[in-house]
Amino acid sequence: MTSAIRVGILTVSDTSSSKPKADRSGPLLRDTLAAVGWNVVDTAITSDDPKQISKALLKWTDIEELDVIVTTGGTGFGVRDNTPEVVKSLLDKDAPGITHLLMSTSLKYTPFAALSRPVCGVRGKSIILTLPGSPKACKENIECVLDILPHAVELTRGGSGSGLHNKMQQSSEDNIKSHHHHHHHHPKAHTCTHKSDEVVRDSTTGNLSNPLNAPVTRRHRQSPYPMITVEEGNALIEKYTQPLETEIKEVDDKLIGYVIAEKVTAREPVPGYRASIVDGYAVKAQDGPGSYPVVTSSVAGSSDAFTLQSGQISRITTGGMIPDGADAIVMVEDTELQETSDDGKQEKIVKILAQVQVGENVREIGCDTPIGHTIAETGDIITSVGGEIGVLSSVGIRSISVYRKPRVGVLSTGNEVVDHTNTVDLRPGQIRDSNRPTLLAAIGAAGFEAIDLGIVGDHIDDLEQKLKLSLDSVDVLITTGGVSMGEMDLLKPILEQKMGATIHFGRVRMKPGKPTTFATVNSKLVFALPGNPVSANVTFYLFVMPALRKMAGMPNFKLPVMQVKLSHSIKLDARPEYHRAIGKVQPNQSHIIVTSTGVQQSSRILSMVGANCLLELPASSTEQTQLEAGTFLNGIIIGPPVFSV
Ligand SMILES: Nc1nc2c(c(=O)[nH]1)N[C@H]1C(S)=C(S)[C@@H](COP(=O)(O)OP(=O)(O)OC[C@H]3O[C@@H](n4cnc5c(N)ncnc54)[C@H](O)[C@@H]3O)O[C@H]1N2
Ligand code: MOO
Ligand SMILES: [Mg+2]
Repeated sequence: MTSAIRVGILTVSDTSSSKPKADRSGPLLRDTLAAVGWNVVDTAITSDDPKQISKALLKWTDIEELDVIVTTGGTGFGVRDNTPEVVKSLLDKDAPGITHLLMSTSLKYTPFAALSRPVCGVRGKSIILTLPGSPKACKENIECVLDILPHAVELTRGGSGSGLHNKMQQSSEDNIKSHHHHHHHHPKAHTCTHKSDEVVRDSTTGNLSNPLNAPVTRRHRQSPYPMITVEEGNALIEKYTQPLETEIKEVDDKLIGYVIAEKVTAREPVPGYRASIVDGYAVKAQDGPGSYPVVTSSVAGSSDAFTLQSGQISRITTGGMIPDGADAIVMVEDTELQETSDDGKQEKIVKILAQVQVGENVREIGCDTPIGHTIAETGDIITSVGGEIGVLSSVGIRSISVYRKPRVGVLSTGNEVVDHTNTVDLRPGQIRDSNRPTLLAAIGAAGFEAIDLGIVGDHIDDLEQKLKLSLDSVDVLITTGGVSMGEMDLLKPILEQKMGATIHFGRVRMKPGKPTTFATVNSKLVFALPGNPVSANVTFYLFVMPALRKMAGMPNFKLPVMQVKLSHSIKLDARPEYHRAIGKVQPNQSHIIVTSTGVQQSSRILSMVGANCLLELPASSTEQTQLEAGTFLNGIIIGPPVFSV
């Protein structure tokens, strides 16, 4: 227990509401609870009118979020006894055990206790108890729950419920400490903490998200999600992301972008026979210059075996098989024709003009790629430029084991979102879906399989159904929109409460992308990205891309970071910012020079146009509010550099 139990005491009585001095139970409860160190935040008296009772209770549960609310009165069999009914209608959870405890304790004193109808339970973060109206019964009842309530409060506050028993008495001291840690100016400081173990979770479900179907008046007014750093976020993603299984793929153009999952060695040597590098004459080098009979001709592709004797030469083309016995090739340019056949069509005697060395212009067997040579290792990527497909083809490897590439679904959410291909004019309040086409393109360009899941409105059932269906067909699900603080921001509660997802983080200290959410459902990854187009795009590169690369088997799955040089000064934001910039390679400049894409508002997609670099700007501080032109800083490379002359 980190802070004193905050309690409200409500006297429900037609009599007392018109004559407050008549209320003896309220003050008695207040004194009893204050005596054990509880913080009696408020007391009130209402009539037996259900509306009044409910209004008084809701203020304490939903607005002030008191830990415990004790009512006295209105629990009997009288026509005006409404307290149990009102309380019952407000509860999220029943606590029949506490009700039993109250009843069994009272029954020890008098069988008439049976005429009280107590109701106990939890609404939001508040535990509500209904005690009878009589001061004597109130005292007996409250004393019997004094020991157990602190545990209950710790649990409703999201704690583990352990190790608290004796802490209650020092609670006011702890209270000071805990208020020091948090935003002490805020009355509900305990809901916006930074360390995950301090966060208020629903005591039975462990959820942080707003309860679904609850009215807007009951949503969180501070995000319950701890604000983590980008590094912490990526560490969590990394932890839950593993390379996918391997599969056998044929060696062809579709292999590009796959990561090899085995050690590959050359099945065949290249070349597989002794081949000539030039067009000319195969000779024995030691024969030297002079006139020789042309005894055979070897054009590339012919495979006739022949053994050259000293004093003979053999005509040969580039790539032709060199006769046994020959050990060098003389280029045709270094020869003269001396004698033809009778019909003049064949070379008979050719004069060798040049002295060649043994081995000259000869490609020995396996001189390019020896048999058994390691041509690829696990983790090597089949690039479009690197020759991997060529070398595999050359040594006769027809198929190899690779990591499967992730299937990535992209779903837009939002009632206002309209497909960009829709030809109907937008109504006021509507916007075109730019997130989905952008992300599908980025996924495809990175070589992964992108699946268009369309648009879904902000409706609980539609979202649930669409998310469930989508997860069946993808490895990674990307949604955009609906993750911040609005009443239509349903992704987090649906993931937690309908999908059985674990939300690993729901808020990141960064601009753009603060409400970025990462969850897993079984082994599938869900990235619920913010709806703002720039936020969705930037967080895709920062969080999703490395995960996709890791799943695809890439050992270096993080995006490259380079030192870049600012061409102008930049103002720093309160949050660490990922500033979109265009990096250029200029002649006579040893560094990539970066220029901002302009206004960095999260809605301004123009700030992504041409961007190939995300500048890692630190948060502004009193010492540093801007970076000057010429400053070197880290840039995350998201696209190829621009070459300028
Ligand atoms: N009270 C607070 N409000 C907001 C906070 C906050 O902390 N407290 N965070 C802001 C930040 S930062 C961001 S980022 C956004 C994130 O919003 P959501 O993820 O909840 O997204 P939506 O509310 O659904 O939409 C936001 C914005 O983006 C437009 N949008 C949505 N989908 C698309 C799409 N597919 N293509 C183009 N544009 C889209 C949407 O119309 C909204 O304008 O929340 C801030 N609010
Ligand atoms: O973090 Mo939000 O992405 O600034 O707009
Ligand atoms: Mg929103």
